[in-house]
Amino acid sequence: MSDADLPNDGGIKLVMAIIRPDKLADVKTALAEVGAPSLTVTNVSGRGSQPAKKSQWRGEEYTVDLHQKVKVECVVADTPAEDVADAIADAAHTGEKGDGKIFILPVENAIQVRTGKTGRDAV
Ligand SMILES: Nc1ncnc2c1ncn2[C@@H]1O[C@H](COP(=O)(O)OP(=O)(O)OP(=O)(O)O)[C@@H](O)[C@H]1O
Repeated sequence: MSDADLPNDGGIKLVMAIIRPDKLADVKTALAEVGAPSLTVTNVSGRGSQPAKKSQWRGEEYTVDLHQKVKVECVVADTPAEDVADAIADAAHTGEKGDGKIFILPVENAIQVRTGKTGRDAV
């Protein structure tokens, strides 16, 4: 079988999604359903086109232009990265500004610490 016949053309991909924190549970469920249950989650703050929020503290107005988001990182080999991204996009969608973004990146290599396996077998 040539690499072109394998998922992700035989490569390893990182699907990195910035989503609303209250969508994390739905995204985790969707990832398990698509066959990519392994993930890393980080609390982050960021800025896209979602408007800044104006707040007040002791009578002074201030602007919060960084919004609380959750970063979900999923490295996949046997599951197509496009399927993973579609699953996240469906689960994280509200239609309002600030729903987030998904990036797909190539991964050079992977190493499973316990077994020493490398490459696709380590994912
Ligand atoms: N180009 C980018 N580079 C890095 N992070 C980004 C980028 N665009 C968006 N983000 C991250 O995604 C979060 C959500 O972005 P947001 O949904 O506002 O993006 P958008 O593309 O402007 O979409 P929308 O119009 O739905 O608001 C941001 O708070 C930021 O953390």
